[in-house]
Amino acid sequence: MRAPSSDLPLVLDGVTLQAGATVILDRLNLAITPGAPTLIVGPNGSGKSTLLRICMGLAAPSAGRVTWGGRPASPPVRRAILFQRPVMLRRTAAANVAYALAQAGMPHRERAARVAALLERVGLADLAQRPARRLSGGEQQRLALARALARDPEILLLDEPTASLDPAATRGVEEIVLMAAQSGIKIVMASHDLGQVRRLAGEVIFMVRGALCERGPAADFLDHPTTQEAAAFLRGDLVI
Ligand SMILES: Nc1ncnc2c1ncn2[C@@H]1O[C@H](COP(=O)(O)OP(=O)(O)OP(=O)(O)O)[C@@H](O)[C@H]1O
Repeated sequence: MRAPSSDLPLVLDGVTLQAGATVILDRLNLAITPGAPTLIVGPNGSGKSTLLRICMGLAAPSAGRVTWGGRPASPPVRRAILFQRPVMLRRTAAANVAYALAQAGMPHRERAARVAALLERVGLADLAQRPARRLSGGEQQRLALARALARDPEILLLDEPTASLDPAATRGVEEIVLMAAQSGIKIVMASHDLGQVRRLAGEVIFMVRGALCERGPAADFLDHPTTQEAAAFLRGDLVI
């Protein structure tokens, strides 16, 4: 495990985000600390993506405050975010990773070896020279993970990265996420898939209408939810 990270704890203190009259996030208080993956769960539109964007520093709260390792305006050097549909540069898989390394400030002479190691880590070594946009959806998502890992992140935020993938591709992505977690990277991931929550989560943050409804160890949330909303969600009822 790496040394305690300087971007953790990530603390949201009374965070509200409004767009006009719409409250997207509603007075969130939470601390993200090192440890097993945190899965953010909730119905469509409950604010999961917006919460991840706030955690990355891509959006600023309308009220309240966000701090990373106690600092209010930490540059997102060792934070990475992955979206449901990654955007690939019109270059080879290897060149996509090399670009990420260049962005992270790695000297040119060190990049080739690191590109090879990262592609190996995500199982894409054989496809290094293939144009990234010709990779399958699952391969593209693994390449996006390689690019994210190129930043040597302390926190990896993932927004439903397997939502459009088949089970085999989902397994490939989950294995990389678990490996990253085991190497000490803090995983914070939004998911709709309760099977995935069971497979990956150490703890769950359950959101409803922009508010934190329930939070706790994954097994407790899945098997003994304490709120009516969580129980309904787990039964597959519509939670609006
Ligand atoms: N810029 C914006 N202006 C107005 N409303 C917004 C804006 N961004 C998000 N919203 C609304 O805020 C709510 C939360 O959106 P968000 O995408 O964070 O939810 P989500 O839980 O990730 O949803 P899904 O599971 O469908 O991805 C939604 O109702 C969305 O329409």
